[in-house]
Amino acid sequence: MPERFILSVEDLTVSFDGFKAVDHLSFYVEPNECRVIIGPNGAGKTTVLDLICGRTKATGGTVKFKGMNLLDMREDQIVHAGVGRKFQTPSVYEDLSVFENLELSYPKGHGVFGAIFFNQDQVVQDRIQEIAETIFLADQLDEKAAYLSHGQKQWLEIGMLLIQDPELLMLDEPVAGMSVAERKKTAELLNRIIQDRSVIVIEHDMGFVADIATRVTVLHRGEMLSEGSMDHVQNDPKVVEVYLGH
Ligand SMILES: Nc1ncnc2c1ncn2[C@@H]1O[C@H](COP(=O)(O)OP(=O)(O)OP(=O)(O)O)[C@@H](O)[C@H]1O
Repeated sequence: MPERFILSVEDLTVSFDGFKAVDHLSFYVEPNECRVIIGPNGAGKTTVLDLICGRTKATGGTVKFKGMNLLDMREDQIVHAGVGRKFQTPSVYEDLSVFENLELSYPKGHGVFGAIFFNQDQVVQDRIQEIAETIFLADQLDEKAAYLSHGQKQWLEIGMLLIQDPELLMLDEPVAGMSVAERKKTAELLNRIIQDRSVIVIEHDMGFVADIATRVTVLHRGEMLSEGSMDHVQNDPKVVEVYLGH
């Protein structure tokens, strides 16, 4: 029977010196879903992404992605399997152009020298062009990343992940520090991205959450407090009490 979920997280637990930052957490992500994780500071949101991408080792549980248990794999193997992760602060190469940043991230280009050869390759050029259009940077391909706005750097970093064609993309507060207009465009971008893949986003801006979420998971003290549509979690008294009411 084909697996209904692209990601199945079951009983995921991690404790740091006896403190359970994530506590028997289970959730399931479907293909073409944008799952948003919300919750108060320290709820364990970033730790969940760290566990899925192999940056932090779990104490217990399973994380199944396309039949593989990610908890048995190294960070680089998880990336190779098709899980992309973007951290909160943009980490683009400031001295390189938008084009070069995307070129370096193209999966076959190993380092700068590999990338120079691939420069000749029409397939790569076309793919860079396509990604640049998706991330609203087609007119900035020759611009140094250093001269981009904060929001444009965030989009470039998303593009650097997209060019690797991950089936699951995880983003930690992608619109933090963005203008209202940039937030709107990022919502548009995410809605386009999920046509071909699933996305997990950690977010605090509830307006943005409403624009992107297929489903919302609310974490509190490492446990799931509530889960469902935006409407469902917004009207859940438990969520209002510990998070939205503040
Ligand atoms: N490597 C670690 N060692 C010890 N404690 C940790 C470690 N990583 C996270 N924690 C603790 O786990 C808890 C959850 O942290 P986490 O960063 O996942 O929360 P969060 O929900 O992402 O919060 P925020 O919204 O503030 O980013 C916090 O109390 C944090 O101090």
